Amino acid sequence: MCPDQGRDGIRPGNLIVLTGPSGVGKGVVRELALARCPRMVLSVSVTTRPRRAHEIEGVDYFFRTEEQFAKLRAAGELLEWAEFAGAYYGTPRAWVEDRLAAGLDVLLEIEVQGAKQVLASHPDAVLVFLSPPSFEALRERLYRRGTDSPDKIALRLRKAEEELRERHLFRYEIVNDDVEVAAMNLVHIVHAERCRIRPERSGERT
Ligand SMILES: Nc1ncnc2c1ncn2[C@@H]1O[C@H](COP(=O)(O)OP(=O)(O)OP(=O)(O)O)[C@@H](O)[C@H]1O
Ligand SMILES: Nc1nc2c(ncn2[C@@H]2O[C@H](COP(=O)(O)O)[C@@H](O)[C@H]2O)c(=O)[nH]1
Repeated sequence: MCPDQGRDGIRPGNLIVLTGPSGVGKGVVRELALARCPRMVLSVSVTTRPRRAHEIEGVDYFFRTEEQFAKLRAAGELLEWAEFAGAYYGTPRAWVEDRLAAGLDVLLEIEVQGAKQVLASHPDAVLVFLSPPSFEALRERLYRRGTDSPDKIALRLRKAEEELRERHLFRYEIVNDDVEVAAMNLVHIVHAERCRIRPERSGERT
């Protein structure tokens, strides 16, 4: 059992970043992992992408106009942001920082450019790259999901080629062949990082 508190108060939570190409299964793996990590919460992103039929405002995303997004960016309210496949996506900074300070682990499910920004700005963050078993499997998953037009799928696959070349930048890599196994690997990482002694955070006792 890991301690939830240091002697002087609450130990801040870990910022966990799950990244990887579109369609690799980040959403599915993250749902299974969240159900097994009661001290981990999911950050809900802001996006300018049109809402899909099943998506709910404030649950899946905060859907905003480009103008509203630009204002959030300019005000420094986004912890990271990126343009991806024709839309903007970003992580609300204050919500994440409040949860971390309260001792919760916060999970960001984001694309690779944003993950690289977190790598630079939050050296303590735990970055996990989710890979497909093959490029063909990735293509098949995007088509089978049926949420994007063939043009958008082609764009996402072109982006995926670049993103897969950058997987070595991240601390962990999980191959999502079997979704249950991939989720358990993520859970193990979250638990191991929670128990890890973090001497680099000066003044904090674990
Ligand atoms: N291990 C797996 N084997 C087969 N299909 C999978 C596996 N993991 C996920 N899938 C399927 O692949 C599709 C894409 O998964 P998901 O939407 O979770 O991907 P994602 O990485 O979150 O995509 P995006 O980045 O575009 O949001 C879904 O239909 C999902 O059910
Ligand atoms: N850099 C960020 N990427 C994000 C964020 N929220 C989601 N995403 C990623 O965008 C793509 C496309 O998502 P989709 O919902 O349109 O399929 C995917 O890889 C998401 O993980 C964010 O806040 N910042």
